[in-house]
Amino acid sequence: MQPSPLVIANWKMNGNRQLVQQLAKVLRESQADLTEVAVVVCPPAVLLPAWQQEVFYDAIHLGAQDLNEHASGAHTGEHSLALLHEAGADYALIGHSERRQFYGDSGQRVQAKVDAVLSYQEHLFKLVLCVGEHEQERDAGRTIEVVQQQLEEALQNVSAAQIAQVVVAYEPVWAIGTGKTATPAQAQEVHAFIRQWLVQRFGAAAQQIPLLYGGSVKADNAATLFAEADIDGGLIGGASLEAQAFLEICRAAQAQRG
Ligand SMILES: O=C[C@H](O)COP(=O)(O)O
Repeated sequence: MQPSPLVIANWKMNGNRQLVQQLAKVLRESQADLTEVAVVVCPPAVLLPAWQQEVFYDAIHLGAQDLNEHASGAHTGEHSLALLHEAGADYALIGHSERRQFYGDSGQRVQAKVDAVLSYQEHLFKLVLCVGEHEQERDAGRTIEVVQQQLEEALQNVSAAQIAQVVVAYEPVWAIGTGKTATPAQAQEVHAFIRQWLVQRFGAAAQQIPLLYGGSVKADNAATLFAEADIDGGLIGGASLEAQAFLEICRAAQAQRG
């Protein structure tokens, strides 16, 4: 059995209360078409409470774009899991390439955040581990090596029992926000590797881990990407800021399994 389709909106540092209402309205009106797909919205943390008021059915979840691995204390500007939980989140993105590249999230820090989620009130949060290569790494034929290293480092303390809380998002850095989508074949090749690595490391239960593709997914390319055997949905940036485009992407995920 394949994992259930999952589509995640990552608003990054965009959006406002008006967009919360717009997207919530579109999703609410279309819920009958989205019975098979789980939808997670990761707005800026300050908009989580606004989303919390709009969450209307079980298939919609809220997620944090990042978290601090400490439980509390002197960490100005940061958000603990407890704060994020109180604001309605039960998913957390970890290791997004923008955090790795611009905000100092080393492999070690990513690992600490993974461990924090998995040791926080058992099974409460799901984590979405983002991995992916830079363009020069792809050009040098190092894509699989880079992705493997990111997986090994981030998941080194994770047990087979905890793997059900994990989602992996493959996001080639060169495809993020550039309009240069990986071809379905390029994405599938890396997803197949990730699936095989997870199964080898965690056993058959890893077959059920959703593997998402992210990087310039749009309404017009989502269906061909999601048609690939190991692509179970998407992590959507720019197109998640347009309610209709995001809905079409959710519909494309649903259509693969509907
Ligand atoms: O988290 C989302 C990804 O970084 C993809 O962003 P994008 O859809 O704007 O390329």
